[in-house]
Amino acid sequence: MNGTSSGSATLRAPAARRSFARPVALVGRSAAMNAIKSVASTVASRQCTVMILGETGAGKEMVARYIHAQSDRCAAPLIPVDCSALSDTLFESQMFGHVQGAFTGAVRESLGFVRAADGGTLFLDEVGELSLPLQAKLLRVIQERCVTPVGDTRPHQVDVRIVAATHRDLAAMVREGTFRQDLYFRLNVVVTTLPPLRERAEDIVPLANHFLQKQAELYDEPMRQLSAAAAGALQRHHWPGNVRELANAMESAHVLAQGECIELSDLPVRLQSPQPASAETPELCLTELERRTIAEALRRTDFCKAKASRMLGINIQRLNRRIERLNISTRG
Ligand SMILES: Nc1ncnc2c1ncn2[C@@H]1O[C@H](COP(=O)(O)OP(=O)(O)OP(=O)(O)O)[C@@H](O)[C@H]1O
Repeated sequence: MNGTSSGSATLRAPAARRSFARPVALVGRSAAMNAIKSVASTVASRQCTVMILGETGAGKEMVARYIHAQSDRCAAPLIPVDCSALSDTLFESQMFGHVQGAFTGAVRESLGFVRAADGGTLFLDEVGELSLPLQAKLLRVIQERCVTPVGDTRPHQVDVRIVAATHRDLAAMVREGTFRQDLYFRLNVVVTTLPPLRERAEDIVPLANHFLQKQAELYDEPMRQLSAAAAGALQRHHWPGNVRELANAMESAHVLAQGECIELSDLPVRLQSPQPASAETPELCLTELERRTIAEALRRTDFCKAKASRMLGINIQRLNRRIERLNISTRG
């Protein structure tokens, strides 16, 4: 995910308010995408919390940005918060900010995510990754809409819309006791589900063209068209990595294509032959794809994590967590 206001997991709030009103091109014409666009217009003038459910890479942050851009709040920022990067010890300062000198290293005042989003949208990504103690603290913010920066005595009232996202089954987590029920109900006000890309086939070619157009603009080159064979292969693929996998495939196809068209042979090899009906569950496929993609990015960058994280379009903390979770070797 690419946070435009501040970078998705950066822990620094923007110093000054700018105008963030920018159109967001949410590509897709499936029934699911139309339903999401209709939710965005329904909630545009309201403060209500929106929960976005969907697999990794399906476009949850993109939808959050679209909802924000359509809303009355679009002149204020959308502040993305990667909940999996929030730390138990620094939560207050990360979320509520601090005054200068509040603790060693607090050399200047920080707004924190919540106040940085005042008047706009606070996007809580990966909300299912929050530990139970942090869930309790977040619940208080949502209920009171009021924060007290570390080292300050005065509470600050804030006007934020909360949009949360997760790939997890929060209801199951509530049953297991790993997610607070009261927070679950607070977040689940308007719920919108983004189906995986393989379940909205009519979005695949428009999205592929959108990414090819972006590549063409980036390199100031003419846009390459998809050949019928290439378009057919895209339609048949299972897309375990969802829209992010498609974006990466179009980036490499644009670079590799020699002619005016993207041919079947320009696509990544795994897309070129029809896939056998998989006995694996999508979760297994997705994990394996993630492991291979990260291992390949590390290999191509001589195991430089900073370069690999840029190549993958994620921040280095997220890369580190995935390396640890997937037990990937970080040595050549
Ligand atoms: N409908 C869409 N139109 C245009 N671009 C899209 C769309 N959906 C997703 N994308 C692009 O695909 C990429 C992945 O999307 P995004 O980061 O929103 O997914 P995500 O579900 O939030 O991922 P994660 O679960 O890893 O946080 C981004 O580059 C995003 O811009």
